[in-house]
Amino acid sequence: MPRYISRGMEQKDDTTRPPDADDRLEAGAPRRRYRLVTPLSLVIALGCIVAVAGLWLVTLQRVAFEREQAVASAMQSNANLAIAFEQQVFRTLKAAEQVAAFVREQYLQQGTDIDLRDWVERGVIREPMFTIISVVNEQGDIVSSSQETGAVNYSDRAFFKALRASERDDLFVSEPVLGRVSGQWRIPMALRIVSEGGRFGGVVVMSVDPTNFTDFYRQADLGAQGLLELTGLDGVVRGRKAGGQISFGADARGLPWFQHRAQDPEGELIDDAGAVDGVPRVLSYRSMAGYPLMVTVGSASDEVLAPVMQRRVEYFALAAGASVALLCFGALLIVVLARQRAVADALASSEGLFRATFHQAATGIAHITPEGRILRANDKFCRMLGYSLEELRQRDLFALSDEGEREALRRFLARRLVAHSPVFSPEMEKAYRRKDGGLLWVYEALGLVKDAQGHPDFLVVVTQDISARKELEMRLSHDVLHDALTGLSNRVMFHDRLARVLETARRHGRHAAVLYVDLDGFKSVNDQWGHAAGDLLLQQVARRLEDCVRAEDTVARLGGDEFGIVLATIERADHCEVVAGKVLSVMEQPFVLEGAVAHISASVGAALYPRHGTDADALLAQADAAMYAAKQSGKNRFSIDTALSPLAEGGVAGLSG
Ligand SMILES: Nc1nc2c(ncn2[C@@H]2O[C@H](COP(=O)(O)OP(=O)(O)OP(=O)(O)O)[C@@H](O)[C@H]2O)c(=O)[nH]1
Repeated sequence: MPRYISRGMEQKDDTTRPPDADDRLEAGAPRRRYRLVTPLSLVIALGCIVAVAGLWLVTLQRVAFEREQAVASAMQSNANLAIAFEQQVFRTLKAAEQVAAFVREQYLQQGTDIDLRDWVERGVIREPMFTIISVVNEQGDIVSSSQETGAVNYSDRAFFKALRASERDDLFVSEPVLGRVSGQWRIPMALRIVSEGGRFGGVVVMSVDPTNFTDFYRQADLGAQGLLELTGLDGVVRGRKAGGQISFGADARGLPWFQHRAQDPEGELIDDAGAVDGVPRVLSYRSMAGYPLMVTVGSASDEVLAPVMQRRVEYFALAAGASVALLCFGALLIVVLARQRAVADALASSEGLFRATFHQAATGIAHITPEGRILRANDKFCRMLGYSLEELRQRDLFALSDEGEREALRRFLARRLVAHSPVFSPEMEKAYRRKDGGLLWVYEALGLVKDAQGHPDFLVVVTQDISARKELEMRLSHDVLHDALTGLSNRVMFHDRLARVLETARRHGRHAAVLYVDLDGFKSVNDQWGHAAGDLLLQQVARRLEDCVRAEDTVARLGGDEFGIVLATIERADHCEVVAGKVLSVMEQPFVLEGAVAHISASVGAALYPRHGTDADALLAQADAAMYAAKQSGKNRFSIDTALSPLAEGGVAGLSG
């Protein structure tokens, strides 16, 4: 029967799971440092940096692209506005030229009678864009004017000089002048009068308010810092509105678009320096058809690029956020991989440790399922049981155990699997049946390994071979009860058997008997052939006595050349005499010893239960006394009731009496 041994304390649940890195660390092993700098982590870091660089490259390219798009769009828009502005200026100049031509025609027909004030009052000439229109004769004196001017001579004015010096017949647009009386800026526009004979006959001149041109700024919606400019090819600005500032007569020769126009009559450019007022602008300019003028339309770069700048902030914020996230992800990945690697290393080391412990252990180790099936076993376990690993895997722990222990093992396993009690022992002594049929005694410890859910996963069986100790124990216990020379039961065992037989006989109302056998002349065997020969004879006597009785009877050596026999059951009174007769008979047979043949006999005394006693001591004393009587009466005979048996005198004392 297996012997279960309480250890007092059962392992806690968390110690039954497989060891992990933390267990190893807790066990005092040196803590592994995470190695962050590895080729893989460098690749990850480099990858993240490249990704961040790529992200910013794309972001910057996107911003640059949108900036270019915005500038191109502004240029296109300004080019369209320049066309519109040119058309408006053109219509204004054409209208002025038509009025001037009409007045010139009337002057040539009516001469000095022409009354321009009357015409204006009557609405004959009605053009809100000019403030005054006059006819000036070839000396520069005013012939007629729409307003009272007093005696003014225009011969020193630029338009008068220019038209007098040329033969051109188109409207001369003079540079702006500041009215001496009004204090207002005006642009004189004049048409040459040719009198009879093709001579210079004076000019029709009108003063145009230059804000007629700059008002287009409002329609054009050029923003707070836009620019609108009408410039003469002579380099003098006829009218300009830059932001909120209106100016007239400025020098345009240093402006980049004026200089560009010399190569290209129309075009676009970016004025980063802010040539007019320090405000950088995106500009489009055009040369006017039919007039020595150019128009320029510009938008402030800041206003053009404001949406782009707004989006740039958003793009940069997004890129910065993505960069931080990417770098954090990379860093996290490196740390996680390093930790995983450390865990994998620890696991590999732990597995190595387990493998070394498992396969090189001096004890047998096996893993079994909760049902007892063997999953794996180390070499020692295989050698102990004499099976190969494959053969073990086809068996379970019960099939391997000695037959008498299977049920107890089954109960133990079942209790072990459900046990929560900390006092329940996981260790036991038990016997396996080896492949060669031999018995293998082991001291076995059972450890339970649970899965992640806390359910029994498998059991670890650690087995220590204690067969040698068991054999010694059994031999010692055998020796205590047996005679070392003959292997028969000794006096102690004889008493025990006799007591049991008497108990059984008492229970069942049967008869039993005790025979006391003492050899006759044994001493002479010792004396003649030596002690060893005497030992040999005693052993042969033992075998012969065993052959005289049944299996349930007991033959014992009570000491020296004395033997006892317990006859467990005697149905008839003469049964005892029959056995005694057999004993006397076998003792008379010669004993073949080493190099000699001995002849002895025996004296036999008997006691019957219950006639001669009811306990072992009484019966044995009675049998001893009877034997003594037989010995006294001449040996080689049987005695009962301390009287000589009839065998000695030719018969056996009857039991019935
Ligand atoms: N060889 C051997 N001799 C033993 C052993 N135990 C006792 N003897 C001897 O057995 C003898 C027993 O003595 P006795 O019973 O007087 O010898 P005996 O010749 O049989 O005498 P009777 O019984 O009167 O016939 C002694 O000489 C003991 O030394 C033993 O284990 N081996």
